[in-house]
Amino acid sequence: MYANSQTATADKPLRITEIFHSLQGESRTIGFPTVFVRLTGCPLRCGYCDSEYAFHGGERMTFEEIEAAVAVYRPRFVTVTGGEPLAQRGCLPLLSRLCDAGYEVSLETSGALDVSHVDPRVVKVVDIKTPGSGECERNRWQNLEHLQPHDQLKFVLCSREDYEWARRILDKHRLSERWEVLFSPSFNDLSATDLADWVVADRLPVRVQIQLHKFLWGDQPGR
Ligand SMILES: C[S@@+](CC[C@H](N)C(=O)[O-])C[C@H]1O[C@@H](n2cnc3c(N)ncnc32)[C@H](O)[C@@H]1O
Ligand SMILES: Nc1nc2[nH]cc(C(=O)O)c2c(=O)[nH]1
Ligand code: SF4
Ligand SMILES: [Mg+2]
Repeated sequence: MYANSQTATADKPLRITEIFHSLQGESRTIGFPTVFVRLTGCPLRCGYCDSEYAFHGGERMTFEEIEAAVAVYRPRFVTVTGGEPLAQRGCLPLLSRLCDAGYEVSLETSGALDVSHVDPRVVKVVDIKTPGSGECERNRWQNLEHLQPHDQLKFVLCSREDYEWARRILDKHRLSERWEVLFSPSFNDLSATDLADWVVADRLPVRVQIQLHKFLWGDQPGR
């Protein structure tokens, strides 16, 4: 019994909450059909998190099972998200295997874990957690040294205070000169219109984005 459950864990190295096909609702490929692989579990607790259902549960899967579930949709784009995908050791080999299969792979990550070993073919979308998220202390600033030009930085903003904080961080690290920077309103916390007006008024070199999938389908799992 014990030996069997050990074997099952070794054979099925990833815990998966869901694999679904939708339109990319965020980041630079917004609007493109994309398959999402949502890994279970997260060591953070952002106050606004829209994916709390991925904190627990999920199903253990092999790499082959995940690849087969993705291949059903014959996608161009695959996004690995969570939960916090990098919290599972199997995430790094999964990312490389998806690249090997020919997909354009992106990774949504909190910025709290080391990104330096992520396959360089993967586009990393790295959050910078704001004070309003409640997880600002978790930002791993060394991650900036491991970003490539194709990567993106995202601020999910809860308030005017978060906006002003983000503006200071932009200046301090010259972020917009090095990467595409996304400013996204926290759904239900900050008006997208207010955020848009502030960015226009300040001529900030950032891309304002709203979560397209919530505009289309509301806030629900698997979309
Ligand atoms: C659910 S997280 C999973 C990946 C990773 N844990 C992270 O935080 O980036 C995916 C993206 O959704 C964003 N997000 C979560 N809840 C949100 C909300 N209420 N409004 C806007 N964006 C949100 C996160 O900040 C992150 O950029
Ligand atoms: N449609 C859609 N696009 C997304 N882009 C990033 C998502 C995420 O939860 O990481 C997400 C999501 O949950 N749904
Ligand atoms: S890091 Fe991502 S998944 Fe974890 S609580 Fe924050 S938004 Fe949710
Ligand atoms: Mg989401």
